[in-house]
Amino acid sequence: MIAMTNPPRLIAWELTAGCNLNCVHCRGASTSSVPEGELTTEEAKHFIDEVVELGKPILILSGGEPLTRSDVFEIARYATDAGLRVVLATNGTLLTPELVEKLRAAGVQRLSVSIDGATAKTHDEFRGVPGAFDRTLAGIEVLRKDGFPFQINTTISRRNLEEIPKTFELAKDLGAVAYHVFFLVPTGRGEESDEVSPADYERVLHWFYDMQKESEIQLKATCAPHYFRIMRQRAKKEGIEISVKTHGYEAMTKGCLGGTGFCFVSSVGEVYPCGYLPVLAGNIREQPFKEIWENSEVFRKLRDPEELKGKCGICEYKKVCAGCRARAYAATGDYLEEEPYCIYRPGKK
Ligand code: HEM
Ligand SMILES: C[C@H]1O[C@@H](n2cnc3c(N)ncnc32)[C@H](O)[C@@H]1O
Ligand code: MET
Ligand code: SF4
Repeated sequence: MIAMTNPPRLIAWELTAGCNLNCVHCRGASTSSVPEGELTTEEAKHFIDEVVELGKPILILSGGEPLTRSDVFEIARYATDAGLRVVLATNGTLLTPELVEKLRAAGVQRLSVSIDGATAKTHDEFRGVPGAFDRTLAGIEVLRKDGFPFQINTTISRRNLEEIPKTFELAKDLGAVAYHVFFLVPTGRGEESDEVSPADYERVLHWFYDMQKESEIQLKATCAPHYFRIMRQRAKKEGIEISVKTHGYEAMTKGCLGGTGFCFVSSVGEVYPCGYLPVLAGNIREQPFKEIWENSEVFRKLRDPEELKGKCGICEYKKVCAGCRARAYAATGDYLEEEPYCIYRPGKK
């Protein structure tokens, strides 16, 4: 029998590695100098054709800063016409009423805007450019006036850990439809010394669970697969069944979708399990996307929980969590090793 591979549900696409900010944590180490060899508009369209042959994932136009690429509207329109749900991730500093109108006309459904602290000081230190906070808030004001839906993305690190509840309040006050937290992954410019401790992970994720139960807006923790263990531990303690009604979208998904439902495509066409794990699956300039998605070694391994090593390999939560493979890789050089930032001891219940 031939094993069937599910199509991707979500693709993040680094349209350009160039950026107008200089964040201390940036996975792409993005700067104002744009590396050579970016996919051309035609290559980008060809990639979209290949994606829709496989399925209809959500396409996240990301970067770098995707709004620094002049054909972003043409690419978004093409993907929308091909039937994809197109969203765009931005730092928000470049948004103007004209630009938002163009994004709407291109069919973009939602923006994510990154805010990494509740104060200008914290955010600007994170983002490497004085005035970035005010410019991002001005960009959000444009979205509000326009009624364009947006979510706030915050990367959690030692630099802003204590400000996260306030940043969540800010996101709600600004009118975000969702609040997504990303946990720092030490790759690119992201430094291990900026990661919160495993105990703090646990604490923040319990706080997140409490917030999720009462929040009016959607919450999602990205790059924190242990959340799915914590969710189950807490629900069990509370004697409740996990369902979409009680736990939102998180009830239907699992810790890390890298290689199973998600992949990342770089500005030069390289395909990776996610933007934080530099293990190459293939390049769309050299191979059809379908072939890479279905057959590459790294994707095949990530689809098999039996490949996991260390305590992740023996953990009763491995099918819903599986640890962050990028953090394991950064710590050991082996993406199948155990997640280094999880305090749980398997079998303890
Ligand atoms: C609708 C607006 C959304 C935007 C703009 C957005 C934005 C992003 C961005 C920028 C990333 C990081 C990708 C990268 O640059 O490497 C990401 C990751 C991710 N997002 Fe979202 N997202 C959105 C909605 C969603 C939704 C609705 C889901 C759930 C279906 C989702 C699930 C994920 C997942 C699974 C990842 C990959 C990281 C991981 O392995 O956990 N996102 N998103
Ligand atoms: C798309 C989101 O990814 C965040 N982001 C950029 N680099 C990293 C990293 N090393 N670890 C975690 N998140 C990161 C951005 O700040 C943005 O909010
Ligand atoms: N530049 C955008 C942001 O800051 C998207 C990509 S971040 C690697 O949100
Ligand atoms: S995180 Fe986003 S805004 Fe910051 S330097 Fe990287 S690409 Fe630019």
